[in-house]
Amino acid sequence: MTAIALVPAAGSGSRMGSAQPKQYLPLAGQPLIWHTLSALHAVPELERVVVVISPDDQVWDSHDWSAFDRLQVLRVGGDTRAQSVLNGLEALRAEYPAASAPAPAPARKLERVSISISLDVFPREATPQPELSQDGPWVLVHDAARPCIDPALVSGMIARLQHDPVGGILAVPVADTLKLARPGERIAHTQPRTGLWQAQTPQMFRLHALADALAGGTGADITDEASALERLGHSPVLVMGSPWNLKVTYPQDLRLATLVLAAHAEQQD
Ligand SMILES: Nc1ccn([C@@H]2O[C@H](COP(=O)(O)OP(=O)(O)OP(=O)(O)O)[C@@H](O)[C@H]2O)c(=O)n1
Ligand SMILES: C[C@](O)(CO)[C@H](O)COP(=O)(O)O
Repeated sequence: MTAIALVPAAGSGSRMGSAQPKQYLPLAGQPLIWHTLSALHAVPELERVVVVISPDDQVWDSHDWSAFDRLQVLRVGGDTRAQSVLNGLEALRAEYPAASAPAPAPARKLERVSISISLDVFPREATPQPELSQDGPWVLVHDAARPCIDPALVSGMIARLQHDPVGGILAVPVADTLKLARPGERIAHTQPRTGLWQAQTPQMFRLHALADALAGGTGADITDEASALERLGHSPVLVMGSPWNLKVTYPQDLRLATLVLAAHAEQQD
């Protein structure tokens, strides 16, 4: 079973408000992304760790990445996270050509309804979804901005999903009560939270299936890989993640990430 990690690292970190992109900010003595790459290199099932950086990235080459023996860097970052991921996938496709064209969507079966006139108006069952290509390696897309990922969680995810026809994501159930805000930062109402999960990364899908899904559009509605598969009607698996697998987004997240990395280090001692 071949699995490749794809690490989108071409963002500008605007919510962090730092002078340099947040993936290079110092964290526990290394650039933030160093910890992400280190964790992924501790996953034996990953054959390669491919980092997607901006074509204009001025920082990457100033660091020493020689400790990472499975690392490949692609300067194909795009204007959005989804576009950066798709650009990276397209580069990988050239190495892993699809064995077959994706199967066409099966014809919709319509149910005949007897009324004063008879029309084929309702599909008998949920529209069957187009087969997902099973070609190519599994790709685990993991945010550079999630440096505290536990390698054991990634190995467990691969074991859980490697025979799944769709793939899946790390996620955690929502634990807090959710409020919808109205203008003026006052509560409009409480959002029902039953069944709600917070998506994390890695998100694990077959190379061609994911590239085909993202090629369908990388607009603002596609904020993770799973949403592109959902758009096709698929239902990726939810694999339990960890609250420690935070995405470093705001300045205060750096302190929390420092504490989590220290806790991980204590566990290993
Ligand atoms: N055009 C982009 C935007 C984001 N990312 C990456 O996607 C991950 C998650 O995105 P986010 O946390 O939003 O990072 P930024 O886009 O840099 O942050 P912001 O939205 O605050 O600008 C990050 O590792 C980021 O580097 C990317 O590869 N290409
Ligand atoms: C992919 C992700 O980390 C899942 O929660 C999240 O959608 C990334 O969002 P961002 O705004 O691009 O950081």
